[in-house]
Amino acid sequence: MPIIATDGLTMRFPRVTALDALTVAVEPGVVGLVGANGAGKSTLIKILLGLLPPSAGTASVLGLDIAREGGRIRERVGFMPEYECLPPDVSATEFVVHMARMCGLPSTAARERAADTLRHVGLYEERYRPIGGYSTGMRQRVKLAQALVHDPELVFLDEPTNGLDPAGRDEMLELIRRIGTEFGISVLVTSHLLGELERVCDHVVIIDGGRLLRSQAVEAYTAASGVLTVEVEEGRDVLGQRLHDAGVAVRPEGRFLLIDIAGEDTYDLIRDAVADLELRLIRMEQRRHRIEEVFATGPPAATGPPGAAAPPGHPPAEPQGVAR
Ligand SMILES: Nc1ncnc2c1ncn2[C@@H]1O[C@H](COP(=O)(O)OP(=O)(O)OP(=O)(O)O)[C@@H](O)[C@H]1O
Repeated sequence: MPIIATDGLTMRFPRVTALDALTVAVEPGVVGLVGANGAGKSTLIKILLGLLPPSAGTASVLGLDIAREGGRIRERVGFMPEYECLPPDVSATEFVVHMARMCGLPSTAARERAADTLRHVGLYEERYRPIGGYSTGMRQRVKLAQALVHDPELVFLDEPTNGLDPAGRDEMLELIRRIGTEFGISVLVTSHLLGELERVCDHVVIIDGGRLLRSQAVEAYTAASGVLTVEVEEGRDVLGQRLHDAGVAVRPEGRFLLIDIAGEDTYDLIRDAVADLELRLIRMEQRRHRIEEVFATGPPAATGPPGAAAPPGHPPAEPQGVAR
């Protein structure tokens, strides 16, 4: 059963159509919802929580109808909002216990769950300090803890990496991955940065101007391309020239050569040229698409191999395994 399914979902505000006939369904797992600022991500979350009635269309969350069963959806779904919503003068423990009580947990269970959740998000040591003295990263973790405290089946995380420095971003992404894998909770996480979602999501939905651009498993976005990345210790240009003379389509990129695969022969030609020139081969691997390339090209359909959608001359990507 899909965790989220929408059909013709539309949200018209007086001046803007935030969602435009959005039809999409996603299965359990860690799902990324990507779009530029104003694409309609937060609006979609509010509608899915049953907090905002759509102008048209229908949707269900965990099989529950958003129009009739909003209360039951909110019992089973956690929500980490994008905006700052924390009281500065209470501790993380007090706040998260309070949120657990609001969800209906008895006092002792609320205290135990709050302590567990704060430990999971890495705030156990600081849990008695007032939130007002916390860093942005710590405040994001408090918001995450309150979303998890009632043991939901699914959490909506709205821009959880916003405002974080690179290290804080990595830690938050790792936490999100663990929510999906170790705790078995499905996640819908929004971001305007495609690259970071590639690392933690099973599936990515891309929207633009309230419309669906793509909805696919991450592997489908990052499918192997018809290009080889070749790196030699020294002699990149000599090798490039030799391959060019042999009729191979080759172009330099940074310290690599990118080579169009014309068949099995291409691999042999490269190996032979490297041996003849007495070079040291560091890598020869099929380049994979980066998920950003798909967003840059923006095809209207939700299916089909991403390679087919990429126009010639799209920005070349680094091979997988290279630090980003
Ligand atoms: N209550 C509202 N009244 C009028 N317009 C709204 C309202 N809420 C959102 N919008 C508009 O709807 C569009 C989508 O907004 P939304 O907040 O859903 O986008 P988003 O993808 O979450 O972007 P961001 O990351 O910047 O929040 C924007 O043009 C926004 O200005």
